Amino acid sequence: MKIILLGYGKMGKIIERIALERGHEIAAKIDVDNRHEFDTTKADVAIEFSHPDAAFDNIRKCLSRQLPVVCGTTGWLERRAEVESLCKQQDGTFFYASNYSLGVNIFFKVNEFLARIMNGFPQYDVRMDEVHHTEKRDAPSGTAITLAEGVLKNVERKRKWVNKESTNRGDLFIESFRIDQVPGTHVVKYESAIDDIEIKHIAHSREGFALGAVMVAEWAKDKKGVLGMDDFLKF
Ligand SMILES: NC(=O)C1=CN([C@@H]2O[C@H](COP(=O)(O)OP(=O)(O)OC[C@H]3O[C@@H](n4cnc5c(N)ncnc54)[C@H](OP(=O)(O)O)[C@@H]3O)[C@@H](O)[C@H]2O)C=CC1
Ligand SMILES: O=C(O)C1=N[C@H](C(=O)O)C[C@H](O)C1
Repeated sequence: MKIILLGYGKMGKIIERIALERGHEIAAKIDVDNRHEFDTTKADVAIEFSHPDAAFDNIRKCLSRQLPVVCGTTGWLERRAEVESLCKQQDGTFFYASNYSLGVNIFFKVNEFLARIMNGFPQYDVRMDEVHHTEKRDAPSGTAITLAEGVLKNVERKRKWVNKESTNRGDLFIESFRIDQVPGTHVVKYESAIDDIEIKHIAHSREGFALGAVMVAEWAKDKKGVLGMDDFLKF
């Protein structure tokens, strides 16, 4: 499979290594300096891990040229609906996940299961922490937003997520910490006067994100439509 890498930073470089190890070819590496040069005719799929301000344009270009695109960039989702309708109009392929690691996707399911139980126990308040490296551009993380959506869908006493402390009991507080070199840690905490229940995922490196993105690209390049991890993992 021939891959265009859109974004050649921390993730792009690990994706390149894993893709080569799995027998794929890198057709182009597009970064901020050569962003106007990418030739979509030479590839089977694009893997997009760039910048919140760049993702929409990159995806739009791929869709308009019938190149399937697997996107991991976070912090641009206010334009997600636009991308999804473009994908449908063009009969294209758009795959998005806030987190491509298998472990996090298992964690998403555990989070929803726990949230369904905790809906019945209002003595517990729920809050979340996410910790990432200091170069991260967006807060809260895309993964934290997906976790928050899993809580909000199931815990009726919570209405919306917020990224700063709030006294409104309907707010689900996501606290963001930025600490040098941390690949990504997420915690969902239920706290009562008597005890606390916490679930936590710690990424030890970026390997899981990158491997997941390459495996998804292998799968998605021959599919059509708006796709996500539930389509890929089927659990
Ligand atoms: N879904 C998931 O599983 C994961 C998602 N991510 C997300 O992926 C994104 C990238 O992360 P990461 O690799 O760590 O970030 P980096 O900052 O290390 O790399 C991003 C790269 O994209 C480049 N870039 C900027 N603008 C463009 C453009 N228009 N076209 C192509 N490339 C461009 C940047 O160049 P320059 O530095 O010159 O600006 C930089 O080299 C982030 O949004 C992050 O949150 C990260 C890990 C996992
Ligand atoms: O920027 C990162 O590094 C990461 N971003 C994703 C997110 O915002 O959730 C995934 C992972 O946590 C690493």
